[in-house]
Amino acid sequence: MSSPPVIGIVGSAGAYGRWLQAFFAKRMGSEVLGSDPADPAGLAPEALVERSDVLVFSVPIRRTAATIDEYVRIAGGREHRQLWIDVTSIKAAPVAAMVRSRAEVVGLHPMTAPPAAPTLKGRVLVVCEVRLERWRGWLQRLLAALEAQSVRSDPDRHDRVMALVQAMVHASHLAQAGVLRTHAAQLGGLEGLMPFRSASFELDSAVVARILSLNPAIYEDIQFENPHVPGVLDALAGELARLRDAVHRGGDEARSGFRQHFLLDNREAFGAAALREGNHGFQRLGWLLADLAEVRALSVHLPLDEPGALRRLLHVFERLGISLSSIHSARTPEGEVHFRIGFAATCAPELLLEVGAQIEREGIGRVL
Ligand SMILES: NC(=O)c1ccc[n+]([C@@H]2O[C@H](COP(=O)([O-])OP(=O)(O)OC[C@H]3O[C@@H](n4cnc5c(N)ncnc54)[C@H](O)[C@@H]3O)[C@@H](O)[C@H]2O)c1
Ligand SMILES: O=C(O)C(=O)C[C@]1(C(=O)O)C=C[C@@H](O)C=C1
Repeated sequence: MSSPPVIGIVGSAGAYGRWLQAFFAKRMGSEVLGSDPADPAGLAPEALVERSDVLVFSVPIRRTAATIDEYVRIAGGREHRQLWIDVTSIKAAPVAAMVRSRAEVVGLHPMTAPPAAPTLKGRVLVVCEVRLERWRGWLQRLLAALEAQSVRSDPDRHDRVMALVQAMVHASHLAQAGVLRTHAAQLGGLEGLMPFRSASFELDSAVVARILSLNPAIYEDIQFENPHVPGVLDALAGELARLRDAVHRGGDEARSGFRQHFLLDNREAFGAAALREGNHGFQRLGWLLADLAEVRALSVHLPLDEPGALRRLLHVFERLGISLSSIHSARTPEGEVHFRIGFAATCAPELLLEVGAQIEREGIGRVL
């Protein structure tokens, strides 16, 4: 294919629709069109089908299959030259609907909310290749540009996996939110508990806050639209009931049952390698939380993303005799690298002001 294909996004005003629009325009050099009742610049579905080479469905989960069916009807066979993609959090129903068209078909599922970054670097992308011929090369270029860690699946396996990876995780955290709402109230609420936090509590509270901050329709549909979820919720409730019953019963027998089932059997089922890896991952997150808790910190953007830029920045601290206790970098949606540098609490605030002034005066970076 000589020039980049025209991309048509169905759901162009939504969170992922907007992210995909920027991605396809900036990273794939494509013209991007959209259709969405909430997008004033959007086209009618008929015009979108007529003018696009690739259609990307990014609409609410509960509406996706019906929306695709509607596009199959509107396209009326013209789609045989097109590639149809969806980014829905469940895969079986949307992919089955796309297969009812004559288009080539790939189901995708980014395992993240639309990131602040311009690509999916460091994130997982599930790829269900269903019907692919002429578009295979372009799909490879798309996956390379997305920079995600791609994992291949068929739609049914995807939905079974997501009943565990998403529905179970969301359900257990929403249950925690409910318990906190009732039981933490007399202890000062979450605010009253936080000074007593463990790293586990801090991480779990962050997950609860994340779920409650994002689009509620997604969390609802992940529970209600995947046929594999009820069985997983039964199993989750069953495990919790078993634990609750043992604790209510108390005594040696209940304790030994607890140790065997919840600790020893689960430990064996996880396996030594998974325990080692998971425990190490937890420790790394613990270090990160400790670094982020440092009250003395500076964030700096280095405009010259080139070898030696960081050394020049660090030289300012060396000159002023300041020891760093942590350094982390992150990339903004615009691609800017920001360094967050932490210092011991004993480091005088005036000294940090002086560091900031020198960094800016010498044109090394911008203090944020
Ligand atoms: N946001 C996430 O965290 C996330 C992560 C991975 C995958 N996804 C998937 O992305 C898809 C979109 O999610 P979102 O977060 O962008 O939701 P959203 O609610 O922000 O956007 C959906 C958009 O679809 C539009 N829409 C509804 N019906 C339409 C139709 N018939 N034609 C055109 N537009 C229509 C709505 O007006 C809205 O602007 C979902 O399938 C979701 O599962 C979302
Ligand atoms: O908060 C995030 O960034 C997410 O990972 C969101 C999350 C999830 O919780 O699993 C939610 C829905 C999407 O299908 C993908 C990922």
